[in-house]
Amino acid sequence: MARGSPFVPKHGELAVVGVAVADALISLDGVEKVFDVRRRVGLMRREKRQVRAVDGISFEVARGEVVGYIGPNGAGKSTTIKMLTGILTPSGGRLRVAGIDPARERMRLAHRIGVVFGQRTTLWWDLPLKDSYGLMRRMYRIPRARYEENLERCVERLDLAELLDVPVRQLSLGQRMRGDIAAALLHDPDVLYLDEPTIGLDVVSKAKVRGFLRQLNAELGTTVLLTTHDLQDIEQLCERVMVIDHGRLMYDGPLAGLHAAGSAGESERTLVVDLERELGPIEVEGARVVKVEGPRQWLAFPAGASAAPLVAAVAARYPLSDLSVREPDIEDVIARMYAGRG
Ligand SMILES: Nc1ncnc2c1ncn2[C@@H]1O[C@H](COP(=O)(O)OP(=O)(O)OP(=O)(O)O)[C@@H](O)[C@H]1O
Repeated sequence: MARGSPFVPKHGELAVVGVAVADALISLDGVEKVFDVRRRVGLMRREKRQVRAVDGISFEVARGEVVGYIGPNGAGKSTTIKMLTGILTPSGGRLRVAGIDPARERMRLAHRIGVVFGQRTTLWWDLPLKDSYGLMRRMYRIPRARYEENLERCVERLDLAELLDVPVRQLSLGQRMRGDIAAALLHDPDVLYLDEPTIGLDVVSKAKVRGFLRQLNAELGTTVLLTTHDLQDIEQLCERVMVIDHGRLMYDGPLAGLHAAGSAGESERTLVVDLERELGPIEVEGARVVKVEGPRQWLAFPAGASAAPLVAAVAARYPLSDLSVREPDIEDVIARMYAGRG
């Protein structure tokens, strides 16, 4: 698919269409969402205020793309996703998903989209997983053969066979998330919205979810729009990333370009060191202490470098009780992006 160069508006500049795509499955043109909020001021008075959660956003997503939609807390990501599902009606602008106006034809759209919210489940809490799926089949009127085929694929690829008879309340977070992803796909949606699909998952579950999504996109061409705070989700899944802040589109292009936009240097990883006792900032070549809190110290080092020699050097010189490596997250990248511009 041919796409133009990444769009990076300057601070405060209005976001116009960043990347023109052929065969757009999702298209937004100047979409806005304004919430009226009432706040109590003093004992008796209430103040009315408007929050511009989404402030004139335009973009297009082509069929088959996997796009990361990222930004700091409160940037407007969930509000955008809710408008794309028809849960919220835009205050202005034009929005289409598979040619459908979501707010007007929410039920028709429901057959074309799948939605997974990492923080909430769409499954029935007290029912075994397979009963939830049976209910979905009836709700979406999925033909039996298609349902069986889709269920079998999801059960096999998401490792759900052992879990089908387990009530959802007894599933671990990672198992529940895999169960939710399968539920969102039983009716063959064209587009899958994922809101923080790996939040709180362990490393193995994250890898399983990411592997499944890659395969789904490669084999069925399902379009995926993904919000996440985990940079590895983006790195491993998305060719394209959009950054939203204060309701505006700040960047639309490849992840590599985002790193370049935050040109304050290479990404850094963090070695979190738990010492046996409190010490002043420790000294190790190739890393610098960026934070000290009691016996815990945080050391930043280039993301491209191996952590092994660093770990060895710290262990040889200091009394250690634990160590872990933290990957750079979306907030770090975005912070550098702003720093680069400033
Ligand atoms: N129903 C609502 N009523 C009033 N304000 C709202 C409502 N929903 C969201 N907002 C406000 O709109 C802004 C954008 O919120 P939104 O939930 O879309 O952000 P987000 O990017 O998804 O954040 P997070 O990463 O924390 O989930 C925030 O200032 C939020 O407080």
